Amino acid sequence: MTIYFYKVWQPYGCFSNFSPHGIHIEGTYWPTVEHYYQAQKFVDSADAAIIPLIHAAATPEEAASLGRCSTRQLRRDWNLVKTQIMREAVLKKFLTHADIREVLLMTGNEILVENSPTDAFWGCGANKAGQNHLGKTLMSVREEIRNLLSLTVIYE
Ligand SMILES: Nc1nc(O)c(N)c(N[C@@H]2O[C@H](COP(=O)(O)O)[C@@H](O)[C@H]2O)n1
Repeated sequence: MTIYFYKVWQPYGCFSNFSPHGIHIEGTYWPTVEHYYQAQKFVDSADAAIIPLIHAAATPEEAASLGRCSTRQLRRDWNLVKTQIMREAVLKKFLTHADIREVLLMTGNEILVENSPTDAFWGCGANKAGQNHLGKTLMSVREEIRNLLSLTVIYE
């Protein structure tokens, strides 16, 4: 059975990057994965001054809106690094929060799909045939956490 998720208040909403699960990365606390992801678009770019504003955004929706402003200049390597940046943040989220880690592990080997009607890169898009990179990231993180836990059991 494929598990679809999208909005935070829907089933499996904790898989959304907009869910209220903060992360510490390199000494900075980010209120959601979405805040962190949107801010990384501008690291070392001419528009890096937007980073503190994204960090301070009251909601992930506001952070996304700031990060999606088409007149700002993204870092040059964004398309090369964005999936790795997302994976690091999503892994940190599920290592940090035991309750949602359990929800992720309980999905077993089910396919996870971000059911976004507007995003055919991170989600499946309106026609359900999109690339689903967020779902793939979650499945890869699930596998990594499973491996980490099995090592812990072996060495305890
Ligand atoms: N919950 C939720 N609401 C939305 O409105 C969304 N668009 C998403 N998808 C997430 O948006 C991020 C991609 O942003 P960019 O298009 O690269 O600016 C990414 O976190 C998707 O998972 N989710």
